Amino acid sequence: MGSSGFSWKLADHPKLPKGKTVALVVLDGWGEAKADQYNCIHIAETPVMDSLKKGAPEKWRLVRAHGTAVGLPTEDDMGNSEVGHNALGAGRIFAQGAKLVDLALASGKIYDGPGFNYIKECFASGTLHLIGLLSDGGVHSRLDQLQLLLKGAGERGAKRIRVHILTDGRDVLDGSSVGFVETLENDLAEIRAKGIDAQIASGGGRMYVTMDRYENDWNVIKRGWDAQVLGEAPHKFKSAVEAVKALRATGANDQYLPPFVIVDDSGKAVGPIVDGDAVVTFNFRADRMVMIAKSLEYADFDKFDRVRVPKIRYAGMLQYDGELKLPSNYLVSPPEIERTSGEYLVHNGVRTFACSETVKFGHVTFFWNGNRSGYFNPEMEEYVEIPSDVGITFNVKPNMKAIEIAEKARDAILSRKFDQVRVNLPNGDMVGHTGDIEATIVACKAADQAVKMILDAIEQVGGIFVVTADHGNAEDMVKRSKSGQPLLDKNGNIQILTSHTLEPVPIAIGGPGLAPGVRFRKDVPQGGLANVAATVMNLHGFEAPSDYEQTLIEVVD
Ligand SMILES: O=C(O)[C@H](O)COP(=O)(O)O
Ligand SMILES: [Mn+2]
Ligand SMILES: [Mn+2]
Repeated sequence: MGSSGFSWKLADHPKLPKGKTVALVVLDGWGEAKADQYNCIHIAETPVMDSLKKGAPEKWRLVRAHGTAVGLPTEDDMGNSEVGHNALGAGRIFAQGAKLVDLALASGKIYDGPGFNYIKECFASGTLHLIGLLSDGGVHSRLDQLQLLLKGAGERGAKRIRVHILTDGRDVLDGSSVGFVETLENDLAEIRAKGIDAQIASGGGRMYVTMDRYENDWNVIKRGWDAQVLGEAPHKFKSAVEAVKALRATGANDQYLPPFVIVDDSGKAVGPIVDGDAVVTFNFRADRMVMIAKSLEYADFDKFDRVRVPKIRYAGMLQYDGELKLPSNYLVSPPEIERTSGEYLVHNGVRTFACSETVKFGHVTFFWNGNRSGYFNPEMEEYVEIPSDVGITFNVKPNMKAIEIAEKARDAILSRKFDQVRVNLPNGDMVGHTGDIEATIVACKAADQAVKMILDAIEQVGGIFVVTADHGNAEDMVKRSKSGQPLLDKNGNIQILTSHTLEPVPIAIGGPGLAPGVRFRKDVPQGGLANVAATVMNLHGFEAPSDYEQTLIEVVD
């Protein structure tokens, strides 16, 4: 025990043994919803997940994965991978970025902090650039926060503002980009009426421009850099509304709009980033901002040719990576997610293996560990990343790398070198986001097959499994009325839901190593993802720290 009285040592669980291999499977985007034709999990052949459900209520139950259960501002906020994996790994509910930014804007404290003061230095002679996702999805950013920030910056001396938009269609309906751009244009017109030179300068679809993650494809960041910093893009328009409408008319959807720049009457880009400017990336969520943050902040950078590296003052809405301290300047302090279950378990001798493919690799490592990259103890941990397919939308290959992930997990389990083998299976989520129902059904089947491989390996070593999910997605692919009826668009077609949902997610426990008498308690009906960490610690033979959310299991004699 240190001088502060803190100790990493976990108490022994009074009834549960140590030394069992525990497989922890997170099905990304796998919620529980009404069984109809838009529920791809229901339609797909998923015999393994179906059989686990038969273990209810003792070995299968639902947990909350959205809203306040995962630290989001309201119960209308759907879950997402960041908050879901943070809760799963940390065992407690932290007020998340969305909420912290809301509070900082409402109190005005955002303008008193070191981050805002740092960028403010540029307001007298430079331009303030705001780069981020333009929607009200609430997963990575929110339009109302951008609106408040624009107003606040204008009131505090910003004279020239350029907004570099990324269209969404993934956390919100495809096609909604036009309305968001129109709203922003109206706001900017009001700001201009106050004598501030404010305009949209560039744009592009989030999946094609800027918002890549986990270094899957640096070309995505480069496209953004060229448009935002260099003022160069294959498409040039006089207005952003015109740009989005014209590019959509070519068949591109909101997620994949090609990059464009806004030009003046002489054809010159209206807002490249130059020496003396300030830049803010206004997304609060971390994963898809780390790469652009590196490109804007690092002097030593070899991921693509930046051509021109302006001397700017750059701040993130939040600090996106606590370990890398990236970016160095930020407007709002991120939640301090410390003492995660991963760190505790490593300190208590639990050897851990974690694996996913690139697009979700950081979910079971970085997010799981409280937005911290790297190992706690490389002697005790091994993290394996399987390269994702690059340059395709995942409906083209809906099996993704599920089987490869399961093979790695199987080998790790059978090697008996690890006590915890943790994976994320991305299919339901990544294919669900494409809005392609047929492909999502295939994706769900693939994920189920991967679960089977992992459960079979657990069977062989006498281990324990925990199968759960981080939030819903594939279980509902249609936008619905309040009464649950599918909504039609003006042409009479159903409105495809590409986003996550508000649904709860399943959690199942089992395996030959599960001590007799272990079952889900009945007195945690509101249990959520944050209750899973204590549960897993118990299955490793430990009591959870007293400030963790309570365990979901009990042992009856
Ligand atoms: O970033 C994304 O892909 C979506 O906005 C949210 O999906 P995720 O939370 O499952 O990553
Ligand atoms: Mn997810
Ligand atoms: Mn998702």
